[in-house]
Amino acid sequence: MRSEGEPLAAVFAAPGKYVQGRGVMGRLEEVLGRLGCEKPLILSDPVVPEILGGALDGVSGATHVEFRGECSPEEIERVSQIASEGGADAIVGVGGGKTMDTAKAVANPAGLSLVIVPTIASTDAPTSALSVVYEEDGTFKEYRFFERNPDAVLVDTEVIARAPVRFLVAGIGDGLATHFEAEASARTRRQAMAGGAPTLAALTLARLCYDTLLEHGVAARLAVERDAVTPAVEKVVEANTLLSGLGFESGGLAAAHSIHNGLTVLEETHHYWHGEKVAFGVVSMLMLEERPAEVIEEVVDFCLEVGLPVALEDIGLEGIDREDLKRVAEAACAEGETIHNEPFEVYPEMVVDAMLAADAFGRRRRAELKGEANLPQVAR
Ligand SMILES: NC(=O)c1ccc[n+]([C@@H]2O[C@H](COP(=O)([O-])OP(=O)(O)OC[C@H]3O[C@@H](n4cnc5c(N)ncnc54)[C@H](O)[C@@H]3O)[C@@H](O)[C@H]2O)c1
Ligand SMILES: [Zn+2]
Repeated sequence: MRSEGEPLAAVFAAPGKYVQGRGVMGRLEEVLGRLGCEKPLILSDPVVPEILGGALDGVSGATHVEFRGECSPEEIERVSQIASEGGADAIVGVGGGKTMDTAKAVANPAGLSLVIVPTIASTDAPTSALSVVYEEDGTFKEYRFFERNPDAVLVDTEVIARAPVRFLVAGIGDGLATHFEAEASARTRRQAMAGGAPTLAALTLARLCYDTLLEHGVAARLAVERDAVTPAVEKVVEANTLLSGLGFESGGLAAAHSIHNGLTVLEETHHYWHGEKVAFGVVSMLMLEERPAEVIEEVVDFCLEVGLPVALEDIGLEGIDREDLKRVAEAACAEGETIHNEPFEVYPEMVVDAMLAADAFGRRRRAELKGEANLPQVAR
C-alpha cells in the first residue's frame, strides 16, 4: 500500500454495515438482496443446524456448505472450488472465528460479496479484512490480508446469549488485548493491519472497548449464564465484536497476539479458545512492558472475576518446563510477528520470563483473593 520512503498515512478500515440486536439473523435475506446477491454460498459451522434449526434453509438461491473445523489452506481451497463451480455471488460465514475467517479467505480473492454472521462473540474476527490461517493440525500458519472488509456483519444477540458462556468470556479475553496492543503499536508508529498508522478513532474505540469490558463484563457473563440478553450483554457483545474489531485492525496488534500464536505450537493449548490464550498473552505483555503494578492487578483481578486464564495451568500448561516455554517464545518472536510492534526490541528469553512472571502473579493473586495466604517462605 505504501512505497518505501513515503510517510505513513493513517488508515481506518470498517465493514460496510454492522447490525446488532435480538433476532437480526432474520434479516439475512434482505441484506443479501440489498447487496444484489442471488446465489449465496452459506458456509456454516457444524453446530449451526442444532442451534438455529432450519432458520437459514429458506434463504433463496442458497447453497449450504458445512465448515470442516479448521481455517486451513486446504479448507479454503475446498470451499473456493464449490463456490466457483456453483457460480456463487456471495459468501455468508455463519459460526465462530474460524468459519468467518474461511468465508473471508474464499470471498475476497474471488471478488464475491461477503456477509458475516457470528453465532458466538468469542473473538473480534467478524469485522476485519483478514483471516488467520492455521495448519490442519491447528498450528498457526499465517495472516492473510484482504482489500475489503465484510459488506455486512449481522450479530444476533439472542443467538449469542444462548451459546455457552465460555465463548463470551473468551471474546472478552480477546477484547482485553486491543487497547494495550493498539497503544504499543501507536507508540512505535508501526503500520497496523489496516495498512497505515492508527487514527484517533481506532485508539479511542480500543480504549472504549477496555473500559466497557471492565465495567460490564461480569454482569454480561452472569446474564449469559441464564441465556438472558440484557443491556450489559449488548454492550459487551459490541465491545468484543465491533469495538475490539475496529480497534485492533486499525490500531495494531503487539505482544499479546504473538504470545497467543506462540502458544499454539504446544498441543496442550489446543483445547483452549483463542481469547483464553490471548488473555494470558495480555498479562505476559504487561510484564514484558514493565507496566505499573496497579495496571497488572486491575487486569488480573478482572480476569479472575470474569473467569479468564491468569496462569499457565489455566491453559493446559501445568508443570511446563523452560525448554517448552522457549519454543513458545521463539514462535512468538518469529519474523513478521506483531510482538515486534512493541516499542523496544523483544527476544525470546524476555518472553519466557514475562510468561513466568505472569504465571507467578496470576497464581499469587488468585490465592490472595481466595483468602489463602500463599506468601513465600523467608529466603534462606
Ligand atoms: N480474522 C481476524 O481478524 C481474527 C480475530 C480474532 C481471532 N481470529 C481467529 O478466530 C479463531 C478463533 O475463533 P473461535 O474461538 O470462535 O473458534 P471456532 O471458530 O473454532 O469456534 C469455537 C467453537 O464454537 C462452536 N460454536 C460456534 N457457535 C456456537 C454456538 N452458538 N453454540 C455452541 N457452539 C458454537 C464451534 O463449533 C467451535 O467448536 C482463531 O482461528 C483466531 O485466530 C481471527
Ligand atoms: Zn484475537
